[in-house]
Parts: sequence; structure tokens; C-alpha cells
Amino acid sequence: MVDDMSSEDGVPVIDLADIQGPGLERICEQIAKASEEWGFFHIVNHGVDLDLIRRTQKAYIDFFHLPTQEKRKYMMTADFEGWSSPEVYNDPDLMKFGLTTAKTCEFMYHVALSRDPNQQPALSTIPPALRPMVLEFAKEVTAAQERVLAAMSVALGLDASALQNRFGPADVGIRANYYPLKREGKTVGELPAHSDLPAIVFLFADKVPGLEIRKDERWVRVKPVADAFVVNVADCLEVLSNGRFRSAEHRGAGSEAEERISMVSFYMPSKAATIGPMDELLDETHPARFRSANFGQMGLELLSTGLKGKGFVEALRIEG
Ligand SMILES: O=C(O)CCC(=O)C(=O)O
Ligand SMILES: [Fe+2]
Repeated sequence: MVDDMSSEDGVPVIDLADIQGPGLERICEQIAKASEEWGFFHIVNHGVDLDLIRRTQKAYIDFFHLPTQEKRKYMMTADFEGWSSPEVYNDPDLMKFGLTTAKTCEFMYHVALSRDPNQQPALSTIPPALRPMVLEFAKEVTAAQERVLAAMSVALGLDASALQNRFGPADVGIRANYYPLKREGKTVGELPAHSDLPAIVFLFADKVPGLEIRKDERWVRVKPVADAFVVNVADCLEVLSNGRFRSAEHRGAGSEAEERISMVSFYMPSKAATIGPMDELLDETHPARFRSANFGQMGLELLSTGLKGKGFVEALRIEG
């Protein structure tokens, strides 16, 4: 077991090996501290099979290496699912949806899992060579996300299931970002500064650096930790925790040493969920710092306006 480990950049590293045993209390304390101070932390011994992660990563890399005309078969559609790259973002096929998020690095996005038995994702849009891996990966990552959510609930003084229940049956979206080798400092597409909207996010990009996160007024280049996921408190969690946990702005880029892929899993509240401070956290001395909103309505509106800043958090903040 690793005690209060920290990578050189200061981003906390939390060992989850004992999350279902007597270590839970200590893990909850570490998660609370990291979520309050950073909004970001690495997790090791997360329970997601490493061989599965590597196979999924390899399958995505093979996809991104295909010729453009092959990848165009999976071009993004109006529901934001599919493939996009800076090379094609002016393409009329893509622009007809007004997809501003397309102006980022090359990526592919799919909803790969739904906790709602009546609303299963349309898996036919995931390239067949990727499908079995992506589905298995999404299943394991979702289970790990729910373990971390339970620890976060306990850390907030709530029942272990409180946050997950509040989100309702989640959808989990997987976004794979591809950054080709950077040549002579030239970038071929980056992810501009943004915070993630829903709700808890796991990012896997060990080995190759490129993720930068904002800590107070400075940008910190995250040093990769082998086999770890980077956990990110997203906007919805900041609002549910009434501002105790913070979502942090971050940005992604490629490297001059190696091509880079980041696999990002978004645990999304049900569209029917109300995103607002948890009632249990409010009293006379702790008034609500945010309004409440329907996730389906507000979330999609914000996503379609593109990536910038902490849009959702700011839109709901109560001044004063
Ligand atoms: O590639 C990265 O390191 C950042 C990815 C990211 O922030 C995202 O996909 O939302
Ligand atoms: Fe992000």
C-alpha cells in the first residue's frame, strides 16, 4: 500500500487497493483532500484490467492510423458520436451539425454503456474492430467510477450511494483523443482549456505527457504515472458538492517524443437528473451556492456551444 504518495508535479496519487476493505476511511480522506485542493488525482490499483486497457488503447491507435477515407466512414453525426479531426472540421458533412467541438485534436467519441435498461446505446456506430474492447473497457471503468463515487459520497458525509442515486441511470461516453507526434514544435490540434461537464471523468494516458491542469493561477504539466487513471472532478460534481469539490480547467496536447492517445471516460448523469447542491449539505450556515438545472436540457445546450472555461459551474453559480 502506498502512503500519501504524490507525483513530482504535486498531483496526488491515491492507492485504491483497499477500497473495499478497512482502508476505505483513509481513501475517503485522501479523495476528499485531492478533490478539494486539485479537482484531479491519479488512482493506482483501480481494479480495471491492465491488459484490457492496453488492448483497447492499441485498437484505438490502429483506428487512428487508418487512411482518412476509411475513418470518414465513422464521421461524427448530430448526436456527437463518431470520428472528427482538424483535417475535416470544415467538411460540409460535419459542419451541417454545427459541431464546434470538432475544432479540437483528432478524436472519436461514443456512448458505450447505459445504466438505463430501456435506453441502450447504438453500438453499430463503433468500428467493429474496436467494439468488443470498448464495451468491456467501458464496463470495467464504469464499475471503478462508481467505486470512487461511493468513496466521494462517504467523504462528503453522505450515504455511499447518494451521489450515484442523484445522477440516476448514467450513460458512459468514451472519447479517445489522438495527438500525432509533434514535429518542430508544430501542433496538429490540441484540446483548449476547458472543464469537463459530467460528472466524474477517468483519463488514461499513462507514459506520454500532454495533460495540463490549472491549479489556482498556474498551469501544471501532469507527469504520467504508470498504469494509473487520472480522475477528474467535473462540473456536475462541483455543483452537487455545493462547491466543496472543485472541477479544474485542463487542456490536452501532443508530445515531441511520441504520438499520444488519451482515453477519456465520462460518467454522465441521466438526462432527467436535477443537477444542484445535495440537500443534505445545506443548512443555515451552508447556503446553496448554485441553482439547480435539468441536466439534459442545460448540459446539451452547453456542450453544443463548444469547449471553454467552466461554463456549467458559472451558469449555475449564485452570486454573493
Ligand atoms: O488528452 C488529454 O490529456 C485531455 C483530454 C480531455 O481533457 C478531454 O477529452 O476532455
Ligand atoms: Fe477534459
